[in-house]
Amino acid sequence: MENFWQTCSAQLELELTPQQFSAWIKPLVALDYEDGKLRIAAPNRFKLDWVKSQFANRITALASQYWEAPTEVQFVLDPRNALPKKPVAPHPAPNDGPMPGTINNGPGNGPADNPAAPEMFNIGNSPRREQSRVNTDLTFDSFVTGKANQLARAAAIQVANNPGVSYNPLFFYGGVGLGKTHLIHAIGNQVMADQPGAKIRYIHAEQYVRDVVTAYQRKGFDDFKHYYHSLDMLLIDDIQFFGGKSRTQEEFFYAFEALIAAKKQIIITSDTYPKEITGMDDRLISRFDSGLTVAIEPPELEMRVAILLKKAQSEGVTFSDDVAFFVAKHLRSNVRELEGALRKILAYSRFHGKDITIDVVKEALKDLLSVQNRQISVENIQKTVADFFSIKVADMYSKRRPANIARPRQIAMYLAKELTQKSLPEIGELFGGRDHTTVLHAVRKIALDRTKNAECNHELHVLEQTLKG
Ligand SMILES: Nc1ncnc2c1ncn2[C@@H]1O[C@H](COP(=O)(O)OP(=O)(O)OP(=O)(O)O)[C@@H](O)[C@H]1O
Repeated sequence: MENFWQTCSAQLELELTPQQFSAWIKPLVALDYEDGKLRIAAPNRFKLDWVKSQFANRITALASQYWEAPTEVQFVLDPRNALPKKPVAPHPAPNDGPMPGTINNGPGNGPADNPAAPEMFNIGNSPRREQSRVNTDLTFDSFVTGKANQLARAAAIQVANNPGVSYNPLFFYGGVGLGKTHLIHAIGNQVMADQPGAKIRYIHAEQYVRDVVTAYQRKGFDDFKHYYHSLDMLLIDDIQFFGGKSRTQEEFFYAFEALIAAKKQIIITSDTYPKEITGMDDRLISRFDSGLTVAIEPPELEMRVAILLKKAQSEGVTFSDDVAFFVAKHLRSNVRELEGALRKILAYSRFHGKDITIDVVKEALKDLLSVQNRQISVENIQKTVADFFSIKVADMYSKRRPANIARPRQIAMYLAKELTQKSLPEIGELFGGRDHTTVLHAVRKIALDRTKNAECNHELHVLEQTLKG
């Protein structure tokens, strides 16, 4: 059974993106196999439902293949998590350790009966929004959904509908400009609309660090604690900024424990998943991972088109589909970049009084497109990587496999996929006639290493900069 699960996981790791693999497959546990029935446990209901709908067929096929007999796969809740994970009482489980600094945080501390935090409750809606720092433009309505973010959005809606109850904390991670901030504001907006009395606060992690420093200088920790511990919902953005800041982490730990124990919702964003945040206390990392952690991935082509069409429409401009496709095909990195391009196109067309056609777009985005299109060839990548690692260019095509050659070759394949438009089979061909699955394996391996290993990430960054000129 264990052998099967190892084989099955290894296969799925090859087939899925690193984020999908670590979010959905890694947390699963194969429980037992008997009479053609395999039972697999998922850590919570959300993951269970998702894995069942998305991966059940594939896992069933792999199991049937492994045991050479039709196999029925059953997904169950991990028995270790079947009981409520956190006691209903407002105190942490005994093994959670002491909670110094947590004050008066029983479940009855909702806005209506919390005399300790009155300043927010008898004030009008707009000062309340201002104090919450929630941006009213960033809503679910204005959030375009696609494959890259549908899970994140589903989790966000669930939490907005049941704050403090379903997944706590909810942790979003992903690269820059992919919509993490947008999504947590959307949750804040919805909860504020549903529960006008709720005390919600959005804060960027850098600001929280500054607040800790100010509280320290002014000896104002009591007020600081009181404020954060009395919130109904805390939205904290880019938590990777806490890395290496132990005093901030300590304060945040207290606030975190107090809020979770009182069933107040915490939503966190980060540029990477909890275990990968450098300089973060293990206690916090394990707590970040104790709710639901969801990735937001870069938008796929269809989603980039939809975003452009929607944003253009909200500017009162109609974009034809072929213009949207043209832009989306050329600008691939993130939503912020698309927004920038759209602004440029609109400004150009207004200034010159021209309709928005592909030629106008080409002109308006001349600089951006020339950077994107600067021809980076696979040959150039092979040469640059070979120079960087002091190996021969010929080793990029050779069948030799010592590690000092195999790894640079994998890096070159990864960069070829990232920086050129070539398909996996085309890249394989250019690397000495290798199969496309070899290229896929290399691309996934290096993408994963990059998230785990700072030195690897740095090397890749240097290579990318060199290649992009
Ligand atoms: N799915 C989406 N639909 C509509 N707009 C989006 C979407 N995703 C992102 N945006 C917009 O793109 C811009 C960048 O998004 P956002 O600031 O949320 O990214 P982020 O992931 O928090 O990035 P960073 O890590 O740099 O803070 C924002 O203006 C946001 O409204």
